[in-house]
Amino acid sequence: MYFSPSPWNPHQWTLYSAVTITAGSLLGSLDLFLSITDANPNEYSPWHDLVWDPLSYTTTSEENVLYPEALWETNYLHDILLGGIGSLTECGGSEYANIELIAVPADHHNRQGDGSASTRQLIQARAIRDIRPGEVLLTPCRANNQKMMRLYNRNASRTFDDLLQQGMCMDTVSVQPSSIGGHGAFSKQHVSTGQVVMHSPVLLLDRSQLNVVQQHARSSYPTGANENRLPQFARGHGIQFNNTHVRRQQLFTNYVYGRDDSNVLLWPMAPGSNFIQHASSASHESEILPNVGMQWSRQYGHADTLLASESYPVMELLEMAFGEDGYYLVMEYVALRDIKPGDEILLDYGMDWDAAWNEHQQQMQELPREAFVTADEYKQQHAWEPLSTTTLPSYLQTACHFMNMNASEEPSNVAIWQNPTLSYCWRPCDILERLDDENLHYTVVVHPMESIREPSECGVLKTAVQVTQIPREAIRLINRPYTLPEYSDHAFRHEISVPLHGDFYPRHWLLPDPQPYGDFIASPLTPGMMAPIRWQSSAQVVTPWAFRVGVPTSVRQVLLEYCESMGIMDVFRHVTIEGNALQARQNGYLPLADGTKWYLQRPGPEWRSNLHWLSPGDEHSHEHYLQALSASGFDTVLDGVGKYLGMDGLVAFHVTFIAVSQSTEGYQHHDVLWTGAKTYNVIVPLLLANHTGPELDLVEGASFEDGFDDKEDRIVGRYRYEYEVGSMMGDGAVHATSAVDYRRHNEMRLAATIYIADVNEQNANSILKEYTQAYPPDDRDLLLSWAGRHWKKTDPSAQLPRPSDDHILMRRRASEGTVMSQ
Ligand SMILES: C[S@@+](CC[C@H](N)C(=O)[O-])C[C@H]1O[C@@H](n2cnc3c(N)ncnc32)[C@H](O)[C@@H]1O
Repeated sequence: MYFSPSPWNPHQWTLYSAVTITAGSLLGSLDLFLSITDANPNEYSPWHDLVWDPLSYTTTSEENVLYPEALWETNYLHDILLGGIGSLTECGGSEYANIELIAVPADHHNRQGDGSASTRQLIQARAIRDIRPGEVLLTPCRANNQKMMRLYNRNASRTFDDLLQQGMCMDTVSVQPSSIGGHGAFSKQHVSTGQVVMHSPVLLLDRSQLNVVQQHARSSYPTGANENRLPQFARGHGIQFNNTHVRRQQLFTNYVYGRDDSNVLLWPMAPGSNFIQHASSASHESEILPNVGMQWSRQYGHADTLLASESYPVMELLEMAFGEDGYYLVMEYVALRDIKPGDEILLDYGMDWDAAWNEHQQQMQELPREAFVTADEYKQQHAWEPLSTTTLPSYLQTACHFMNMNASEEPSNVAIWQNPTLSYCWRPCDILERLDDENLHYTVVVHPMESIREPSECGVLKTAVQVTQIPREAIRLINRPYTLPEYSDHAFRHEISVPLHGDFYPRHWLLPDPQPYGDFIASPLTPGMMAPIRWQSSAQVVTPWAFRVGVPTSVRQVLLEYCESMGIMDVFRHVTIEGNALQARQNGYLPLADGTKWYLQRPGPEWRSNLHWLSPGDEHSHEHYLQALSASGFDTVLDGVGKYLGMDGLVAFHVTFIAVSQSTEGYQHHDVLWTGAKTYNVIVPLLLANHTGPELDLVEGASFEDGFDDKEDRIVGRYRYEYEVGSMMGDGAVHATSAVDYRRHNEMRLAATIYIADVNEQNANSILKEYTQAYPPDDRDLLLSWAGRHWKKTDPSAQLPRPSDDHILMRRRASEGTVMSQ
């Protein structure tokens, strides 16, 4: 097999056979078959393009499932990742496919040394027709790979010489059981010291993309106790939330390369490369020594471009690596000494890995061995038959095949089973009764499925339904979701270390951010005190349209309390930390406490972040937020700004909370323009991440006079947010969210963004143009009537509205027996 430029697009490479293969014969070697939990389809991961959907994959053979039957309920959460051939080949559809991939069942699920507590199986490729030398290898389509779908109706081949000249040989190792444990990679040929044993294209990943995001059953949404919990108010309000949390790392972690001080991870894709095992070079007693090391290939791939690109963090790299230009990296395994055919290939995984493995071994000895069997094993051991009297282990359950035919009607709680074809609508069920009539029928209670990935063809089932006349073949024993060993808290998870010396990982791939304090002067400010933003290097003002302003401590305290008690914090945790981002440009109303109505928005994909806004959705809610601002002491800020900038009056006309946990370079934009320097977005940080560099990119000098056409050439500085300091972005202050990723530490950044303006006849239209929220309405008269509403040069009584007695903050004060000081 050779990996060489695709006949359809020279930027993309694909897999060819260099020899004749007869129908029915096996290709290459065994390879990796990993299940991936994917309950979070709104967050893109590069492996989304590579995975196979266990429900829609079919082969021409008898063994046309890629997944054990007993995992069918949980497989709504799962996709399958296949190493080597399964990732490097293109899709030919049923018409053009010349190979198929067959799962080699393996009961490895709890054995040390395999993937370490996993459902890791193996895969083998087989020719489904005769294949000529030089033919592209094509598999049946993966379910969700659009890129592949475009190619599938063409057949192509290249000459053997062509392949030899341009391609990488992908057949250098075989995968066999290893004396170390699990399977290992064994050399097929003699390799002399210093020669390349194997080239491997790598998939670049961000560490957070290996999180297992767990969905909760809809029925487990908390009720009653805390009326502000998100799932309560999320129901039926236009926004489809999943209810999930990050549980732990995928088994996939054990197959990737990385280092602890970086979020960049690498997955080797060459056939067999995932089976290279560890041998320590440090251990003197060990007779087994590593015989390969790693380096970047300069012959293949784009190491020079990708490693030099100062893109940070890995999200940027991912965009380059998967963009139209098809940049990719190739790793080389180089022989440290002569390797004979049949020698196991061994790499030093590094000291961190060794330490983690030893700790894991120790833990396993101390822990009672978990008595876990798969549903299939249980069935064999206990000759299982569905009976209402059987007590099953907690990790097993019965499932019934049930399509809800009456999905559009009011849910009835009794139904007669009426589905002749058994496909994939398996739902949890309890057996009530077995009728020993001539066909052996059952009466059961079918429960809604936990997964939001439930196929729509199965019909929606919101509540449990009693179903009669279910035949035996529509009942199965399955493993409950999230009970497989791969979800065990004790499963071993550790990446393989890349070389720590030299420049294998360029400096800008490493954490922490190389420039943690940013580029600007952070002088101390008292509440209400203003200062322009200045370069640290020259003390020059960066842009005339941006300022820092001192904010009283109470602003942060009170607004945080407000966010917690209103449920705003829950909303943001849910969409950022817990990984339930809305889709780009999705938005909708959410009712929160005190009869308020809020509007949750995620901007378009050009923002390249999971930033979300939550703003008041109507007048009552807007006033509610303003009252919280008043209680926080924000009037001091208005007074400072008004006086320093010589305003006539000020109104906080557009008030929002904003949160983010991941952003790539960010979208350069201005918040307001052409208002005569009378409007500012005051960003008040409420929660800052502990593990962060600067958060805001600020463009030098941009203003409304010189436009933004040449912004590519502008100098960009990085601003670090501080508590008790607001940053003010005014007319033409071009800025963007810096590239950050807080997900590894489960953190988010939260800020209040308060738009204030000295509104007048001249600037009202320009201000209206920048409205992005549901409230206030696009109404010039209303805006003009608000001029000077919250601060006036000539009238000290103009202030933010005081909270009413029934405001949530006042009720909390009253119940705590304290009087709010204002
Ligand atoms: C890249 S995989 C290697 C292939 C793996 N043996 C399999 O069959 O799937 C890495 C995993 O193999 C196991 N492993 C590799 N080298 C090992 C060693 N020297 N001792 C124990 N386990 C090892 C660990 O479970 C590790 O997480």
